[in-house]
Amino acid sequence: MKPIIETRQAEKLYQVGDSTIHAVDGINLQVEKGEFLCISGRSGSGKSTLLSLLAGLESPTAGEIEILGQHLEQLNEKERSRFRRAHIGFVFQSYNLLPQFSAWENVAMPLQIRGIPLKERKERAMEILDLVGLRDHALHKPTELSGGQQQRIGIARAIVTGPAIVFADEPTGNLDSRTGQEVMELLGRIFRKWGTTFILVSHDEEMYRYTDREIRLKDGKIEQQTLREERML
Ligand SMILES: Nc1ncnc2c1ncn2[C@@H]1O[C@H](COP(=O)(O)OP(=O)(O)OP(=O)(O)O)[C@@H](O)[C@H]1O
Repeated sequence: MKPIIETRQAEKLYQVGDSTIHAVDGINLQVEKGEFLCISGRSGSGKSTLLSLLAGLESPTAGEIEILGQHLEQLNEKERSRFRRAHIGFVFQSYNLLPQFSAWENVAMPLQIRGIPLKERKERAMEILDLVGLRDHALHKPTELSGGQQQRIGIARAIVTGPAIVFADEPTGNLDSRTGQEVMELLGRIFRKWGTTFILVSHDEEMYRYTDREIRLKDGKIEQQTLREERML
């Protein structure tokens, strides 16, 4: 089967004054549908930049990025944004919930943007809240929820439209280790069932065991790849 994501010599350069920074430097990567991939590496190694390229948030300086058969490097910003809305979900380290809205309203936000009527989006939001174990907290505002609960709302919002791929930059970075593990287990349960592809950036080695493959970056290049089977040896 064709990979859901394929990059060929993907590159992102930044010009700062007289110097050129190779944030992502010739990455060739294939990700299968349903795979859980972790991008690791030291600070400044290019993890967030690679995630932004794969998610179509930024376009590459050179090379190809093909997702679901679509060449992202050929799209302009508006087309990339439409592509993201249709196929991609995001989970953020700091949750990025809107404080003035309740849990269910936050979850339903992507549906509202798509113009789905109130009754339908409330029903769908409640179903997803149920899935993440927070139906009882539907009317709570983000400040009335714990960090772990806020992240579960963030996850619910990311998946309410049923995206093919979910990206997460340090999704457990603000959580204690036990809550972080619970969040990863929840993501695992839902995504394995739905066949969702999941790509996360994490510094935390504890999180790698929830993934199928880790790619470690150094200076914008893939330094090492470790498969789940190899890690368990
Ligand atoms: N907008 C930008 N302009 C200039 N340089 C940038 C920009 N974004 C990133 N960089 C540089 O590109 C390199 C990779 O940055 P990136 O944020 O991808 O690293 P990272 O591995 O995610 O780091 P961290 O773990 O600290 O978040 C760094 O040297 C960084 O300074």
